[in-house]
Amino acid sequence: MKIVTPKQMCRLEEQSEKLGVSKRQLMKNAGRKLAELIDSYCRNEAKLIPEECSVVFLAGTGNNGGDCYAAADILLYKGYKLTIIHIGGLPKTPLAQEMLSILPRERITFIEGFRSGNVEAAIEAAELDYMTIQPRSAETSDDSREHNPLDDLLIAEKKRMGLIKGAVVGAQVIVDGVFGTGFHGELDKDTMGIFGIGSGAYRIAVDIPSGGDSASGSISAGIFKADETMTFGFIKTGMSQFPLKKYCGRITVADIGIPQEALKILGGERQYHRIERNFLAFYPPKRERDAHKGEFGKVLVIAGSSSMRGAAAFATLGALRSGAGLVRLASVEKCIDTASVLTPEATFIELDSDDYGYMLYDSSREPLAEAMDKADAIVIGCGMGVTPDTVELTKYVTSTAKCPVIIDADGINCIVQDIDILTKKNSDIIITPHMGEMARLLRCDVPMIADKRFIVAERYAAQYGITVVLKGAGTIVADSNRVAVNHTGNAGMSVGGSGDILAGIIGAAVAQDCGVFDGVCAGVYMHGLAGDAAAARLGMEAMLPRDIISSLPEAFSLLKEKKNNMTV
Ligand SMILES: NC(=O)C1=CN([C@@H]2O[C@H](COP(=O)(O)OP(=O)(O)OC[C@H]3O[C@@H](n4cnc5c(N)ncnc54)[C@H](OP(=O)(O)O)[C@@H]3O)[C@@H](O)[C@H]2O)[C@@H](O)CC1
Ligand SMILES: [K+]
Repeated sequence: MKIVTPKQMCRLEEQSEKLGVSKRQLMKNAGRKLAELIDSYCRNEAKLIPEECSVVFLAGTGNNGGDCYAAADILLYKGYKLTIIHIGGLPKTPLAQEMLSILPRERITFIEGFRSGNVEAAIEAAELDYMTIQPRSAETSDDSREHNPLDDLLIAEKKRMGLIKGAVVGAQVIVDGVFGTGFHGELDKDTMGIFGIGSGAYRIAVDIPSGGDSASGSISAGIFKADETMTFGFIKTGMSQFPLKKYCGRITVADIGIPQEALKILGGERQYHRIERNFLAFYPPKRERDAHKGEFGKVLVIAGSSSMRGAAAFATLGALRSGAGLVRLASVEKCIDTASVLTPEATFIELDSDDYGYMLYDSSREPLAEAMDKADAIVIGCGMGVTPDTVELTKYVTSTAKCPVIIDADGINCIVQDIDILTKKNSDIIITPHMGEMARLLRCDVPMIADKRFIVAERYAAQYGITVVLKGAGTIVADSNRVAVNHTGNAGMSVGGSGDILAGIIGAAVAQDCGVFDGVCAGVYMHGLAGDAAAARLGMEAMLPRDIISSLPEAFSLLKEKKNNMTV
């Protein structure tokens, strides 16, 4: 499924206008879809007739608010009780102003959800008064008090707040049209306060939850928490990332009539996708009845050390359980002893180790050179340790391999030691960092990159001409032209060993001639799908990485069964 950045969305809207579908029409369409959603919720889920349903629109000053007015125009004539609370001011865009102007004012309750300048001044003055004037004596009668016009303003302000609270608390549906793609910075306290009330109602966000950054997925404190988000045209990139994703609830994509032809305007730039089953039509490759093992790719795994034996076994098993025809593990003796019990289907190349159980470089070159020549994909790094020898080994592999190389875990830590590993490459390179490893590569802290995941993955991929798999909830796969986001997987997979399996699965997909970017996407998706199957069977707390491997058969069945079933 295609997703877009907010900037791309703006350009699509502009292009749509040029192709004859005006922004006004787009907003009308957005309003109609929103009204349909609200109507469907009230009738079908809440089982209420419109006359029993109070719908409160929180409408901001931009076009996100305009969508609310367009929806209100439709719902009004169906009989819904409508309240529109203007948040932050009256509409400022001509389109939103137009949509508001056509609403019959007498049939909708309008509330100013913002303080007028006078009230701000009154509150300031009252605070000053409180601080500087002595308290009145108890004997002073009410009548003898001097009438203060500021008091009137404060009483009116209290009343206004009461109206807002009453409307929101009594609503069956609260619609957040405060900010859409135009949001930046932080939410103000008043808006946060309003978002915090009305817990019993169904909460629908228009386009994105207000307070969310639709490009990156970062959020402002007090963001609107939606049960459902109706987004227009396409899912925005930020909605695929945490923490924003958590606040979207169920995501519905509404077609608002942007002409297909408008997409051509994005042709020359980076394309964004969400990895879907139907996106993976090529995966797994078809197996003819007379096929033999040589046709399904040979994966060479260079991994493990005497203190991290499981990592090598997991990567090897991940590749074997994902359809690779032949998998060879090159490692130190102790690691091979363990792996050969766990994965007797693999073949092994024993490499010399140092006194601490890590692979040596010089003596490994010759046996590796022969194995590399035969490989269709190489996985290097899982549990390998970071020593001068493993750094040299990683550099040697990337500079001489003729097939794609997947660099994982300690392989990435080796790059941190020597960036030449990425500059002297001889073939396609895929790196699979989690946020900590990515921060190490960029020599910064995790929080510095946490809300810039797209930018970080895209720029690193473009800078080195590689494919970056930035792991975490909503894993991002980026090369120089494309970005794909994954949505399978769960928190039960956040445990040591899970990443080693992913490296093996990707190795198998790439070795099976699925293409580098597409193969990586397939691997990432399958890894998450197997994790989801394991979590469904065992629960997120109890599942182990080995359960991801044992759930791969189920994941492949699911993939085959439901290839055309799109889920959002
Ligand atoms: N274009 C189209 O054809 C269509 C658009 N559609 C809809 O339009 C939405 C985008 O509309 P939009 O561009 O008007 O931006 P929106 O998010 O409504 O608000 C911007 C306003 O908020 C303000 N503001 C921002 N942050 C703030 C803060 N922290 N605190 C306070 N104020 C803040 C900001 O101020 P400024 O940046 O000017 O300082 C500006 O005044 C989109 O999401 C979709 O719902 C659909 O109808 C389909 C057709
Ligand atoms: K919104």
